Amino acid sequence: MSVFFLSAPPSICVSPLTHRPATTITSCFSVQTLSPLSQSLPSPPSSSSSSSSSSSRPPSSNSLLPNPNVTPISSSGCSLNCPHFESCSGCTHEDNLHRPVILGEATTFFKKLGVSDFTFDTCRLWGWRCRAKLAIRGSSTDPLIGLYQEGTHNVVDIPDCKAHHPSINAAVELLRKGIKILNIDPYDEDERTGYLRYVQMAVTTYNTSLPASERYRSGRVQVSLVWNSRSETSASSEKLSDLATFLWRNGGPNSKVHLIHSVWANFQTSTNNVIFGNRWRHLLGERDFWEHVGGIDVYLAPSSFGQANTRAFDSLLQKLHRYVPLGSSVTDLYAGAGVIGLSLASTRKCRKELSVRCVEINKESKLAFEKTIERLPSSIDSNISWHLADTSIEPLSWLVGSEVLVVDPPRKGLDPSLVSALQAIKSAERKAMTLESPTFKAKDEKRPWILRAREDSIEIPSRTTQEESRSLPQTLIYISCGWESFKENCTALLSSKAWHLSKAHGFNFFPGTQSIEILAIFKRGPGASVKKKKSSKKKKKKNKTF
Ligand SMILES: C[S@@+](CC[C@H](N)C(=O)[O-])C[C@H]1O[C@@H](n2cnc3c(N)ncnc32)[C@H](O)[C@@H]1O
Repeated sequence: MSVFFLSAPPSICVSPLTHRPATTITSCFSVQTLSPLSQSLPSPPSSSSSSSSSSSRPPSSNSLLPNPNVTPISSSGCSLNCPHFESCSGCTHEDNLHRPVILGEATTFFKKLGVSDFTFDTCRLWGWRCRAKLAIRGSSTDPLIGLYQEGTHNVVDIPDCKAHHPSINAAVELLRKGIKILNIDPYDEDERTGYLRYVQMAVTTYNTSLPASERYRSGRVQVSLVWNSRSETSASSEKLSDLATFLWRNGGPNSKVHLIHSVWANFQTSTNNVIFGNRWRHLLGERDFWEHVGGIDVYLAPSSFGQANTRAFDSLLQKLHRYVPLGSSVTDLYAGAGVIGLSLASTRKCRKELSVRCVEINKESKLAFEKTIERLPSSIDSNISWHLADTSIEPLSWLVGSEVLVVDPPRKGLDPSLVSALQAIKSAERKAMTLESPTFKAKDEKRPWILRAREDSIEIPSRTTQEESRSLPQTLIYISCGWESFKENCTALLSSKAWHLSKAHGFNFFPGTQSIEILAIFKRGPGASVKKKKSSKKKKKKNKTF
């Protein structure tokens, strides 16, 4: 089996100036999979598609705006052109992929809060999804591999999906072929019969044997087959093994195009909608899966959280680094495998006074954190730790001792208890400074959830002794994938006057959808605008008395 792609030159599109609110500079790159006409993969997009600037300033040198070497194309060149649009629930917008509908609202929202230089990076518009979970239904002769139709459990087959990395599309076709040839029955939800329920495909674009410019398009796929049985010892395991071998023989290192990185099995028999069961088995290929983001090598297990749009995430991390002062102590809440915290520890922030603490609720991320640590430069001399804990329980205990707080919650936003702790941070600071305050005395700790978190934590102490700090964060970096919850959290934080908004950036993490990723920087205190208002009120009062 060979996998072919039509070579497509990278297209660069620039949103017409007239349509832009006071915000944006956009850049986009196409990586499209087409029919099997040529064996070459699509041309490489640039490694960084990020650029930003305030509309009032001239574009910076890496801006793609009025660059004479770049041919601006109309926004119609930024269309999805996907035959599955409307039947598949993945994309909600066909046109203007570079400008999600929500962008106008976001710009106005931030402007009202005093941030008039909100920027937006469009990143890659097609072929951006490096991680996909797809349902498998239908029959062995006509398998359907794709997403559910909106509001139903009918699976829409999506070959050549425009959002998927080309290697995912190619791996899906290989899987389809295997299902047919080996007569593998997809799962039947009504009858609870059949074998193959879902597949997760994750692409690694980190192949250092290739020139950097070729790595993205030559990404290899970690395939996780979700199998309807309790374990690998069940009666159907031979079929599973045959399917894995088929994928490896036809997509592994000895095939024409080395497409498959590895094959895993996950065993799931539950009748609910949860995709994965608890049991994972590595079947073939490399066990370790590495990606390179935020300046570090990151290990990802198939069971742990991974960003779908790796390149856009990398752009976001590069921007985020700018807002962390050298030598800061950082707490990374909702940390997953600690990618954000560790990238801060390794790149430009690696001073010995620094400490990085990551807090995550999913135990599956622990291994990924440990592996990632192994590849950090040995020159790093920081206290680095990862804690298996629920942020919502006593959130203040995680804030003490850090100058910068990074939060990257799920779509539903921050836990209410964390919002409350951040709103009341000033009074908490006064308590923290009181030496006898029991809340912050580590050795007398009795609370079971804190003790449990300690047991499950990983601590890499610094080689130099450090003074214990009782400081509370002066900077809050909020990464959001849920616009509605972000607005709510942001409004709550600002209304407390404990924080003000200093900067905001948007990233096109999910082109074709309503979503945008936000990177917002909050600083302590009410901010200049509130102070100004107060002082002008005072002046008015004074004038009245005279
Ligand atoms: C959007 S992901 C971000 C992960 C990580 N920052 C990254 O980029 O790889 C949100 C993470 O928060 C974790 N999470 C959800 N609720 C949590 C809670 N109450 N306490 C700690 N972590 C939580 C999830 O397991 C998930 O890994």
